[in-house]
Amino acid sequence: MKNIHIIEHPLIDHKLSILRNKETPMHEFRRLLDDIGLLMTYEVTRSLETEPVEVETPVGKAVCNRLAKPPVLVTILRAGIGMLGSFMQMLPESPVGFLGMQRNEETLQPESYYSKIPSAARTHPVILIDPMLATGGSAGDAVAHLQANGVEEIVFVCLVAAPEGVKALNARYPNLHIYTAALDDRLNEHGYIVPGLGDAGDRVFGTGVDDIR
Ligand SMILES: O=P(O)(O)OC[C@H]1O[C@H](OP(=O)(O)OP(=O)(O)O)[C@H](O)[C@@H]1O
Ligand SMILES: O=c1cc[nH]c(=O)[nH]1
Ligand SMILES: [Mg+2]
Repeated sequence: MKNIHIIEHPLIDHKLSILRNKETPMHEFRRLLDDIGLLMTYEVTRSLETEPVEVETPVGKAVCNRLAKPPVLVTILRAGIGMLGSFMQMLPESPVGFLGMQRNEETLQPESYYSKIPSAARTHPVILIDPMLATGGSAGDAVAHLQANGVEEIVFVCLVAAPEGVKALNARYPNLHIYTAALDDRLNEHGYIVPGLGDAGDRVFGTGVDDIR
């Protein structure tokens, strides 16, 4: 596996331990996802380009650095919405795009149902957000869609990744960098991440109580 950045921090680990718990209710799941997203933005944005800017302070002139090109945020519906707010909070100048994708439960292939990408994505770096990287089909097709629309610079951010998904993205996009809070063990026979946290979309939005173990 390559180009995988596992963001390790005691606060992230602590919050993830509560988030993964099957007893954690929806409202707390949402809040924890938001908290972890906020902590992750710090590392995910570390290599963004800056440019000098002269600022008049109340006392004198200061040469500061500002983002040369605020990134465009693109989130994969639905579960990506759970992490979007934290990135929007830290990057208030960023335009936001949406890709609607849903895995077919039998084939595990992603099906695309919506796309709205800001034109700035063609000239600015894009941060693609989805909490779960399982087989890698959804993230891979999302990258393909962005590239087909002229997007050149993409990083992918998730909360939990499976080795299968990382390898699939590595094979399809050797230069794509992947940021995650955790790299888990494997996928089960239903394509769910083990130990994972279950179905992220269902846990954020309170749908579905299927047995996925
Ligand atoms: O790596 P993959 O095997 O493609 O699986 C990951 C995808 O599955 C989940 O979405 P899901 O299809 O459940 O849609 P939802 O967010 O609407 O629940 C998740 O949010 C990813 O988009
Ligand atoms: O474990 C998984 C795999 C795909 N999608 C999820 O929400 N969870
Ligand atoms: Mg889901």
